[in-house]
Amino acid sequence: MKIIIAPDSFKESLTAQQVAKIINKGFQSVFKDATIINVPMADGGEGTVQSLVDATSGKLINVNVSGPLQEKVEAFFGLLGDGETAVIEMASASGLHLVPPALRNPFITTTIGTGELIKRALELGAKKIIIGIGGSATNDGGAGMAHALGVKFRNKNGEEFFPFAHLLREIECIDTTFMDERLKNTLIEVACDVTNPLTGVNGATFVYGPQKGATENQIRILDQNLKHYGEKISQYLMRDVATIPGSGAAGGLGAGLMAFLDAKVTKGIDVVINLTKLEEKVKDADLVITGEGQINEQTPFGKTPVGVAKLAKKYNVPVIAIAGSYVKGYDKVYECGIDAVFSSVPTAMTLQEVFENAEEHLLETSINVARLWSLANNN
Ligand SMILES: Nc1ncnc2c1ncn2[C@@H]1O[C@H](COP(=O)(O)OP(=O)(O)OP(=O)(O)O)[C@@H](O)[C@H]1O
Ligand SMILES: O=C(O)[C@H](O)CO
Repeated sequence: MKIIIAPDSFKESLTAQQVAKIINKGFQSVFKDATIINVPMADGGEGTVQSLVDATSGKLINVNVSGPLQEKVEAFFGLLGDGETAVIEMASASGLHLVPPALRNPFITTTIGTGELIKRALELGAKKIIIGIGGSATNDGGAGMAHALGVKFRNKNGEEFFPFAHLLREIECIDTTFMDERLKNTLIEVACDVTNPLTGVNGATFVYGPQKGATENQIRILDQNLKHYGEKISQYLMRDVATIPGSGAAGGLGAGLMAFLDAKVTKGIDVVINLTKLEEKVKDADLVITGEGQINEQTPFGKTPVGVAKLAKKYNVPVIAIAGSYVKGYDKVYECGIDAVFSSVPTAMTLQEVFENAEEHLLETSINVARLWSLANNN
């Protein structure tokens, strides 16, 4: 019997690698002779770097960068086992969680730290950089990131200025002459968490500005500024990125990455499936176990369990999801290749108790699921 364990992390309680190890232990206790392979997964969201570092025996690199308000923050990225692929979560340098609610002001928050992470990855020899974007504190269209990589923004007097979001309308000319040369030989892939365009009612500012602290007046200005920025990008970089789905992700960082770094937008889960070579492993498996912290009605939209299940179904492999928990709407995953869903919370308890006992609960549930699977298969 060959069993593949390919879960996402349980946010706030267990990394994907921990989840996989615990489920493995549960199954191994019932299927003593089975080949059980762990493949920690992710979907481009929080935890992607950790999962891919674990899955490829890579390493985490800590870097001091400028945070959203240009304060010093310790961010990180992953250098994967191949030594050539770097994985970045923009939120580690420019995320909303780094700014206390009282200080949230997208006029002045910047993606410069994300650019500094990219620069560090280049210094370490990365030939391919995967960037998960979302959860940002910023609305600067990725101009701060571009600045960190050598792009110069000039006003109508030819003076260079720092591209704060509230100043983007001052851009007269974008000069890429001094951009980091190494980027020319580097493949950039972006995993966006949303498909919004850069501007307009469905754009970066109107939809995600309020959660970053933008007032109504700021929203109007920031949206106009991004519109101007998109036009200047078309003029100077010959790329129309403003309407591409995902250009409005992370306050327009999607647009900036496509424009300045020629980034290809991909689904996070597909990037991870590729890097972990999951398909090869799943092909001849008898069972796939996946999971995430909570299975809900968002799970069918690009989340790990459904990505894994769709792949397994190509080869008719049964798929069981062991989740931390599940809530209303979770049953939509039955139409997406998942055959059964189990929650690992055994009884009513507080969230604190859930987190404190996460390992034990998951192990018990895994043993029970394994016993059921054994019964069903006459083992
Ligand atoms: N051990 C656990 N047992 C039960 N529920 C858990 C456990 N760990 C996390 N959760 C629940 O899962 C929620 C997080 O869900 P999940 O890990 O799927 O992240 P998410 O926000 O959907 O991630 P993303 O959007 O990045 O894919 C937590 O808020 C918590 O309610
Ligand atoms: O960062 C943001 O703006 C949201 O997560 C959407 O990408």
